Amino acid sequence: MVAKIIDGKAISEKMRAGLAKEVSNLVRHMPKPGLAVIVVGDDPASHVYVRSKAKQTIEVGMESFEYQLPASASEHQLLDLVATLNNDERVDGILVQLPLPHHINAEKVLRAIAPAKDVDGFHPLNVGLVATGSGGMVPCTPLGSMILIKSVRDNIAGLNAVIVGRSNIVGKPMAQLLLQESCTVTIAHSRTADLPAVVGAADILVAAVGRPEMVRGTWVKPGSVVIDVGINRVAAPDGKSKLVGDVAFGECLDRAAAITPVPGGVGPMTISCLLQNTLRAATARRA
Ligand SMILES: Nc1nc2c(c(=O)[nH]1)N[C@@H](CN(C=O)c1ccc(C(=O)N[C@@H](CCC(=O)O)C(=O)O)cc1)CN2
Ligand SMILES: [Mg+2]
Repeated sequence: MVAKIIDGKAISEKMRAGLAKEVSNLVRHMPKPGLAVIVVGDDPASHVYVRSKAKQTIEVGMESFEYQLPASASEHQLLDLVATLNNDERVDGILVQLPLPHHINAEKVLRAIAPAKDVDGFHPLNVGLVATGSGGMVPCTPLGSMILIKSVRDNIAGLNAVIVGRSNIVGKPMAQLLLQESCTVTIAHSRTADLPAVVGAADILVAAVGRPEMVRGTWVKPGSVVIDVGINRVAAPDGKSKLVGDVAFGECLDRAAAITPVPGGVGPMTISCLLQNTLRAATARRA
């Protein structure tokens, strides 16, 4: 079997083309939807992601508001900015780029975002709504991962889904989405006993553990769908660096039915889903 490589870049581009059309229709009778992104500190990767978000926001015809705070910014300053944006009529979506510097309590900041503007879906109200299947903003990476799964499998009801990783941002919400699709869901993690055996039972595997190439090809069930959420920068043989996922991609090519690459898999979907959530927030808020 030669695995189908799921092209997240192409799927995310198609999504943005659709969003751009929807936005152009919408702005005939209401102001442009607006997304505010806050980044605190100098983490180079965070700045790359925030720049991509701003560029793509503008490309689909929405308004982008970018706020860069120094690493020395206080929690109080950040909370003040969030409060201002909560009350800014031009802003439909607010995103605080993670990770935040250690002196800031990220949970407190995420709870301060108005749930209706929480386009990351990290506020406890949205977490609860998603968990109970009652709507709510769905976090972007799990949402993008689900779209990629659906691009290769129409009906996943009854399949065994294994998520490796139990983060609030990916693992836990991913489990809720797969449950809603009637999968039998297991959340495994770094301390799971006999992880290879657990992974080996997965018809759908979502790797989101943040460890470069931890999931080996021999673990993967033949014919499965493998979604690799990991983005790890590692040393390359030429002395430079390269990005790898949490799955040993090459080892899976003759076992999986379909697999996402890194880069070019889940990563690009995250930003397209953010724009989709922003459009959703704008439509709901102004209805
Ligand atoms: N508030 C949030 N913070 C963070 C999130 C998030 O969803 N909300 N997710 C990640 C970072 N992230 C978006 O913020 C993100 C990560 C990766 C990509 C992406 O397109 N990756 C490319 C590779 C890019 C590279 O060369 O480094 C790919 O996988 O092809 C987009 C967005 C943490 N913080
Ligand atoms: Mg902290």
